[in-house]
Amino acid sequence: MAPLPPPVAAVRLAVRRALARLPRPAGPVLVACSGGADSLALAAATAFVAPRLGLRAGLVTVDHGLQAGSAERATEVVEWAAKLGLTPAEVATVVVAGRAGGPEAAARAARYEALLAAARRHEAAAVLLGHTRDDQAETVLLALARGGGPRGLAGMPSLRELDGVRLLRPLLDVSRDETRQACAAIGLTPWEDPHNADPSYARARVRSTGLPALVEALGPDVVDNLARTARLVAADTAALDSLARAALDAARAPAGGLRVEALAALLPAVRTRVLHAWAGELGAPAAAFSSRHVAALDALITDWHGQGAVHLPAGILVARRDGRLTRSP
Ligand SMILES: Nc1ncnc2c1ncn2[C@@H]1O[C@H](COP(=O)(O)OP(=O)(O)OP(=O)(O)O)[C@@H](O)[C@H]1O
Repeated sequence: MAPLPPPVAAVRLAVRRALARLPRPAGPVLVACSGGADSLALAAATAFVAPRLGLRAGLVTVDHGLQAGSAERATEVVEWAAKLGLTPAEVATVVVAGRAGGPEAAARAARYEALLAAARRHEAAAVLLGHTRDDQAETVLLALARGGGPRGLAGMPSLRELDGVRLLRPLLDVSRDETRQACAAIGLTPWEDPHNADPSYARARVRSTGLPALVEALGPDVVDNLARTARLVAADTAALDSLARAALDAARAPAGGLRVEALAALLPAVRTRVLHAWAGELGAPAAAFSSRHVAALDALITDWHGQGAVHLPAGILVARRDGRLTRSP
């Protein structure tokens, strides 16, 4: 028997590690496959590994309907998947037009909606996404450049729950080169998403020029090191988040709101997280809640001079009264 090409082995091992963590008994795992090299290699590896772990595996490809030939591409992907034994193997067609945000964000929102719906319909144990180590490095670099703070620097988690659906990213330790080589080794021709090379997208510019420039200046370890930074920061962030959850509960006042005395005793890194979480409970949308809002709330605690209520997004007002932060009517 011919030896297994190392990139194929690397992708299979990564998938095996991720699937082995799933609690049992488990429903099918669904690979989210665009037809690109990363998710194609992921689907092929999952079709091999899942049955050996006693799991069923299927595939969903989303047709955004944004490019000529997208429906044909989607059909090709599911036909290939069905031959590989992936069940279900289905196309989810979505309508991107008319959604909020830019075209990239709208397509992404539509895609995730469709993937979550498919996961619920099939009672899937997890949806598998094909993000690689290179995607992680790009994410960290973008977050760094945009001042994203620790949450941004933590990058994409390998496991996360979104609206009750488990999302797994088994390939975060596998390079994009390896997924391409794995596809080539098993005779697959990946689809090249034209958006990935479109310089009007910041991520495409990071991919085509930003990261290669850093690699040229600092050496090839940059990609690995950026991805490792994400892992380290994610661990610290998770620890701080857990301290903040406990601190939020401990600061709750019986009459409602949060006790200023308890908040003032917290470390600033924990306090800002408590304020973030509490503002979320009050209904402030996370995307609109900025560091300016946190600073204003923090000033009610640490720089109190009788100032007025703080305005948060969604028309929420928070004031300090009788030693408590409370929502004003
Ligand atoms: N059309 C699609 N159908 C199914 N899955 C897809 C599709 N496009 C992307 N995905 C999934 O998402 C992964 C990441 O793709 P890509 O990097 O293009 O998207 P992204 O917008 O960066 O994703 P995210 O928003 O999750 O960061 C792919 O490896 C694949 O698992």
